[in-house]
Amino acid sequence: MPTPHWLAPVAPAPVDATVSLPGSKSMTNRALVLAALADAPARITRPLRSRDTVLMADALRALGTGIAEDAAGWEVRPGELRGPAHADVGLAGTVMRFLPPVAALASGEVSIDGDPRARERPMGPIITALRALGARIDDGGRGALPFTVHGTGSVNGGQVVIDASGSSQLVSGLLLAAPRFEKGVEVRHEGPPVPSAPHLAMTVHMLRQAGAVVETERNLWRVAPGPLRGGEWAIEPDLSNAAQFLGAALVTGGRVTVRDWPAETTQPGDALRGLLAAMGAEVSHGPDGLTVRGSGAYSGLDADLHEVGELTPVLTAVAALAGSPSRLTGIAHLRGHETDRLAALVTEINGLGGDVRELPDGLEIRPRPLRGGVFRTYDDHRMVMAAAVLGLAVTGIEVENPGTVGKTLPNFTESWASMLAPA
Ligand SMILES: O=C(O)C1=C[C@@H](OP(=O)(O)O)[C@@H](O)[C@H](O)C1
Ligand SMILES: C=C(OP(=O)(O)O)C(=O)O
Repeated sequence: MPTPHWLAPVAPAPVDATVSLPGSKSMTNRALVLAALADAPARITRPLRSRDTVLMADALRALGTGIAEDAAGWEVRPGELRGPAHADVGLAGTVMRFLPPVAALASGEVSIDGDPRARERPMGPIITALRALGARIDDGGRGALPFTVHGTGSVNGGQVVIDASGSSQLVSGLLLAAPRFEKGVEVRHEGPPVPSAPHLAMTVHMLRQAGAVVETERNLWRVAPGPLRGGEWAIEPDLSNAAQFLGAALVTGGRVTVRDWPAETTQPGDALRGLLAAMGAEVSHGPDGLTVRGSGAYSGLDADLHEVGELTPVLTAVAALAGSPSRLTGIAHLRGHETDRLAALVTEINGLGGDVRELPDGLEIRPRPLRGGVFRTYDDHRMVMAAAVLGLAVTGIEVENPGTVGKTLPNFTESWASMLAPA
């Protein structure tokens, strides 16, 4: 259900805040899948509890996994995977790409569907790959959601070629379940470059943490068959969701610290340090976390965001308020995200008087004075975050359906307000 419009607050003064962020969506949903496929129980501490991760937990429960919640996290008890079951993927890329390979391991039918827009997101390559690996899938010839996986309790596995230029998740999904395939898997990508390299590194890293044997070469990933262990998964804060908070320091000429920033991570949000520094931020990492300071003036950004595409909406908003133009490239695949993000950003920012132009693979942003108005969000959490950044400097931005931010960041409007409250 759409929520009432939210008037994005103008920053009354330069921000001066320290924020704690909920856990990473990408790590939480990988941990849930690996825990469900393990041969012993696992504990997931500081998981993200949001629409995307609750959908993943519910889908795994429907297949027979025990997942109990307490204040500290989730206790996962692997069970025999079985249908008949129905899984709702919502609009979660991680659920729609990571779940079908797990469903293929179940015995019985598993029907899978999601939001209307989920039916338009790229799924064909993973359906074709799963069939080549031995799964039976009835998609009515659409190559998209909805479809039914007719599981026999095992998947043969082996070698497969896939074009994953539309989404790195098409590869990650195959790899995460592969230790449980009879022959494991060897996935070779052929086509234009795969986006989101850090997310692929995260998949490989977490598989290895769970005890899987994984080898990688350029555009090739090999996972050996073998058991996955349970144990403990400690989820890092979601660094992509740090973008709007750190961006606020730049936009308002203030200071924001994000607590518990890991010293080493596979999360793409870590790239914010270099990207915001390139725009003129002072960035430091210490015991308190990652601190970004702005001076009040900053420049635009010329960057290839192919590896960190999910940072684009917020960086575009920051860029729209910068002192010079920006050019963000390498992100044609964002047309297949929660919405066509390139079109949505152009339409909504230009609707406020901005000058954003679509490139074949990105955006060109020329800062202009903006005015208030309704900012549509297209069921895209990151459009809400982008609008919040614009609202720091522009009076009267009314954000349509702000509740959609709950895809990855419930309570966002509250944490945004407390960031802006005087210390
Ligand atoms: O594997 C993951 O957790 C993700 C991979 C990326 O997907 P794409 O490669 O489709 O951009 C990213 O944008 C998404 O938010 C999360
Ligand atoms: C692209 C994103 O999500 P999804 O996991 O649904 O692909 C995102 O969070 O920016």
